[in-house]
Amino acid sequence: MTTTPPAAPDCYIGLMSGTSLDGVDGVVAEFGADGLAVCAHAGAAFPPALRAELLALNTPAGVDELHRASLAANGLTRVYADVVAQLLARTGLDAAAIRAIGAHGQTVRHRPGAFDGTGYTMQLNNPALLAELTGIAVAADFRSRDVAAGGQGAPLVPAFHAAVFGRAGEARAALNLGGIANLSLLPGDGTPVRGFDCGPANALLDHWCQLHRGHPFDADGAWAATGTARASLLQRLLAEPYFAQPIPKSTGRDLFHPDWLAQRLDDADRAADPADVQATLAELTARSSAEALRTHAPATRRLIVCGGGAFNGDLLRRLARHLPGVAIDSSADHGLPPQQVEAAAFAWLARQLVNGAPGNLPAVTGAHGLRVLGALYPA
Ligand SMILES: Nc1ncnc2c1ncn2[C@@H]1O[C@H](COP(=O)(O)OP(=O)(O)OP(=O)(O)O)[C@@H](O)[C@H]1O
Ligand SMILES: CC(=O)N[C@H]1[C@@H]2OC[C@@H](O2)[C@@H](O)[C@@H]1O[C@H](C)C(=O)O
Repeated sequence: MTTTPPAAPDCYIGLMSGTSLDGVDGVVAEFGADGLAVCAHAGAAFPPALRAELLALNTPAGVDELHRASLAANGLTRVYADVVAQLLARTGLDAAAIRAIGAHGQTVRHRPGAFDGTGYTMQLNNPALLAELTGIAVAADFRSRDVAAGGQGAPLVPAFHAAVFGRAGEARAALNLGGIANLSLLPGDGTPVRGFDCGPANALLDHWCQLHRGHPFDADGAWAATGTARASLLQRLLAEPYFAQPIPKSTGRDLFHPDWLAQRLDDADRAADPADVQATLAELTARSSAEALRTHAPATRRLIVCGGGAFNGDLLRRLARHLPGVAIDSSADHGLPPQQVEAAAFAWLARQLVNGAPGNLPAVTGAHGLRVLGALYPA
């Protein structure tokens, strides 16, 4: 009798540093017959100087941006390499056991379809350096090919959300509350998965909290919960045309930046208790996300929340108020803790690239067709 040796594990690392600019989340994901299992999670905050530089590079200004962007990419890559080292130490795996790292990079500009009709999306990253520092193949630049094919290049996670959170026969949705909020609509009836960015989430909440409280974020939304949303300010914020724009659509800090907010504050808002503005910003995220769900997928009865905003009790209570009849779950209830979802999605995207399989969903991004996303830097 012959026995077949067990297949080598199909392990990938996913690294995400998103628009909230809080740092890097990484996972080791193993893909097997039963789907994906996260074997380890590790995170690292950005050193303050690197965070400040990455944030500054989001806004066109300053001197010698090319030089600064290149050095910031190197700095980011060193944080990525630290997270990879932590992950290997935690799992006891060596570099050779990882097929590839999916490294998102740091988005500093996102203007698909703009200017010349193609536009661009730019993630600072140095995948060659990461391959050099880790000895592992690196998959990177996942968004550009979709943009070149006429798509938004974002969001890319809906296909992954569908794989892990979708359920045949139940209309579900997944909401990522990162710096930006994005929604994946998972109809469960064989019709296509859709998805889009609904608007700002923690990017503006964090900014206002840092400005007035000196804290990088409002833990559990406790400060916002002490305030009262300002109705007229909320109306001014909701009048932003992006919210009513048809899908496909994506956005970022290019639009929802601190000046966007400052330009919409009147004298009374500036004189008000800053907690009331924080409450208004929380209400803005809750209202715009709930409205997006009601408009595009009114049959949805279960919303699965992920991203750091899933730890914001105040935000979740506001969301629940705007979505009566919809069960709101943490992604942890569905097997994947909120801070691991995007990193796991980039492990999945790296695997798609290695396997020559598409990563985008044209019904989401508006691309002309399915495309294999990213470029591979060998180990
Ligand atoms: N305990 C908490 N209470 C409230 N908010 C929290 C908590 N923990 C994290 N957050 C928020 O979550 C943010 C980080 O979320 P996350 O890492 O999902 O965003 P990101 O991946 O950077 O953004 P994006 O998904 O837009 O790319 C923090 O900046 C903070 O605002
Ligand atoms: C250009 C870019 O970095 N977009 C991010 C951002 O952060 C949330 C939202 O905006 C989403 O569209 C996307 O990230 C996730 C990972 C995505 O592509 O699905």
